[in-house]
Amino acid sequence: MSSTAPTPGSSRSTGSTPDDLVRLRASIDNIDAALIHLLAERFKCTQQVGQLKAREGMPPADPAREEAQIARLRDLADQAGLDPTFAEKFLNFVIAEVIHHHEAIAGS
Ligand SMILES: C=C(O[C@@H]1C=C(C(=O)O)C=C[C@H]1O)C(=O)O
Repeated sequence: MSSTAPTPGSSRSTGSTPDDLVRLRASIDNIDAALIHLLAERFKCTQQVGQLKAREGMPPADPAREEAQIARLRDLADQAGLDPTFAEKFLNFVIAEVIHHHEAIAGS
């Protein structure tokens, strides 16, 4: 049996996409845009660090600093209700890219 009556608790104004899904996806798009802008700002800082390190003859990676950052971000993630293991993986992914940049700056 087919029905055109709306499902209780859901409303649709855009084709067959529920309003709640449209609204949630708009929030996701805004958050993704903010993440990209924040990452771009972070990379601007780390590029400056790479230039400073190359000038001063310092190595691209600083494992002690990374260890402290991971501990701090795991704590922050826990407080924010985000999986600390995911936060650590994400930071390691970003730091690996930063170290590539620093190696490229040092070798240029
Ligand atoms: C940016 C630095 O260089 C590297 C990259 C880091 C980062 O992206 O946070 C942290 C430590 C270093 O391995 C730094 O030493 O502060």
